[in-house]
Amino acid sequence: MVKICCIGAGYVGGPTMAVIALKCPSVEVAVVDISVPRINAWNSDQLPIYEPGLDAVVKQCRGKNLFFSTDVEKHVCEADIVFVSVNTPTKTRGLGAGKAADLTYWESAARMIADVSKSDKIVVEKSTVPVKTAEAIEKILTHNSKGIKFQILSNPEFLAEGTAIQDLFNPDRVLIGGRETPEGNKAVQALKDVYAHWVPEDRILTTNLWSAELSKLAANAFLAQRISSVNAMSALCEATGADVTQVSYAVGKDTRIGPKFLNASVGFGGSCFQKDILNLVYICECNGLPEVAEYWKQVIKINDYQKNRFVNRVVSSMFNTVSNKKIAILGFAFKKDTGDTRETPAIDVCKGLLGDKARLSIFDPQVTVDQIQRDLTMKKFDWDHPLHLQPTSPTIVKQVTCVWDAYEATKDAHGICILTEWDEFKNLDFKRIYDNMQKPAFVFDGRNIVNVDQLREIGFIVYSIGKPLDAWLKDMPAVA
Ligand SMILES: NC(=O)c1ccc[n+]([C@@H]2O[C@H](COP(=O)([O-])OP(=O)(O)OC[C@H]3O[C@@H](n4cnc5c(N)ncnc54)[C@H](O)[C@@H]3O)[C@@H](O)[C@H]2O)c1
Ligand SMILES: O=c1ccn([C@@H]2O[C@H](COP(=O)(O)OP(=O)(O)O[C@H]3O[C@H](CO)[C@@H](O)[C@H](O)[C@H]3O)[C@@H](O)[C@H]2O)c(=O)[nH]1
Repeated sequence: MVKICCIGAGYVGGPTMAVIALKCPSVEVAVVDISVPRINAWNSDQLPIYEPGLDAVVKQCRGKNLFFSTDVEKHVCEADIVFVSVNTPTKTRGLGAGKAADLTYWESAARMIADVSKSDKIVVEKSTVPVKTAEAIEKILTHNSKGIKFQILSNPEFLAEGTAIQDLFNPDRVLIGGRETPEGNKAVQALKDVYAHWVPEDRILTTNLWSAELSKLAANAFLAQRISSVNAMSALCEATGADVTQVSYAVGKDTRIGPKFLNASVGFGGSCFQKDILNLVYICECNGLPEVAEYWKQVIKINDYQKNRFVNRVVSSMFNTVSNKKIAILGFAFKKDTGDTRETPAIDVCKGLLGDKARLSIFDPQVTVDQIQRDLTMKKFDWDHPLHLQPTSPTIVKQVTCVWDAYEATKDAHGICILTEWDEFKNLDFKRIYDNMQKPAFVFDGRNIVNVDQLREIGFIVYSIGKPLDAWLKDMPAVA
């Protein structure tokens, strides 16, 4: 029986291994982590992450061929294939601070693998890493190997949160990069055999190591670039009376461009896009390509501009001050169908409004009060370290309350900011909400989910990203 061990029981390690276990009954899968609470949660009825469909998959395999454990060394020692899916945060200090990937956790995992191994192993990079990381990992493993042979593969993950199970069941592609040697090819084939249990052969792509590593960064950069492109257009739409939804529909009808990933928004969030682009920028700079670095940096600059622009719209519409005004924040997660708040645009928007002394009442169906308070007090990039190594929040932000109902959040509020596109927000009783708000009552839709005409008919002053402006907003300065 093939034994797989995955180091890192997070958003990637957990769902990916659960699906491998489900699709490959003949493979034994152990997911290990240094975080005891995380592993306890994986072994309980309350999984540590919210992901549609995940519960059912885990319940079907857990205790049969899927195990969650903190006994990292034992499971690594017994495995034939070791996936490494640990954090690769942005460095906060030293060389490359604010851009380069921090490979501390990866390196410590690699050293541990070398220390405990008693048989040959395939080591798979599942974390997103800088191109050429495999070379460094190879050096660590071979220098400490005591004669044991390791083959390194790059097998980046392309799942998106909220649709992780769907994406894993039916991936556009699985990418496997390996050394172009007989041993390398054999290792690639062994991993291919695992995925071939459910992924059609023509969707399993094999490349050299560096292409696989770089393809992951490139794919995320291209995706984020589409969002920044449409968000840049949204500013021009507001200035000209065009409607960004109509523009992106018309643009996306071109089969060379395609319709997906063209929704204007308050900005992209999530643990990957910003981190991976910063990493790409750093690699370009290190390779003497400042123009290429500058090109990709612009994707992040436009994203920051979009978040600032949104805050400025809110403040300038409300007589240029939100001081002591109650603003309801609907949605805090970085997208719908996840409780994940890493790099969510809601953090920057809330901080911007708090900077103007607003009082915030926040509701998100999947995010806890504790998480919101931590996010609003944590330093940039601190979120991407294992939980027990993150600083605990020194303070509570007093002007913030968190509630468990959209009607409660909006009661007596002056304005509403919709920051996550949860389906339930589309069906709210906006007449009831309007009746219970201060007047004039404002809605700022950062996700373009409300029916602008209906809301205006109720009496709201509505701002919706990239849509023709309400007469109220036309003369308000809102350039970031
Ligand atoms: N979240 C996503 O949607 C996604 C998608 C594709 C790729 N990725 C990449 O996958 C990697 C992991 O991301 P994630 O979202 O799963 O992160 P995560 O923080 O949810 O999980 C990482 C886990 O690794 C554990 N860990 C860290 N060092 C360890 C060690 N030495 N031994 C054992 N466990 C250790 C942590 O405790 C944590 O539970 C990152 O490189 C990320 O860029 C993430
Ligand atoms: O048209 C769009 C599409 C997305 N977003 C926003 O972009 C962010 C990222 O969304 P999405 O890509 O769906 O979620 P992630 O889980 O961050 O997934 C991305 O990052 C992962 C980690 O690397 C990759 O594996 C995935 O392929 C890649 O889509 C979210 O804030 C979305 O709201 C928009 O604003 N407009």
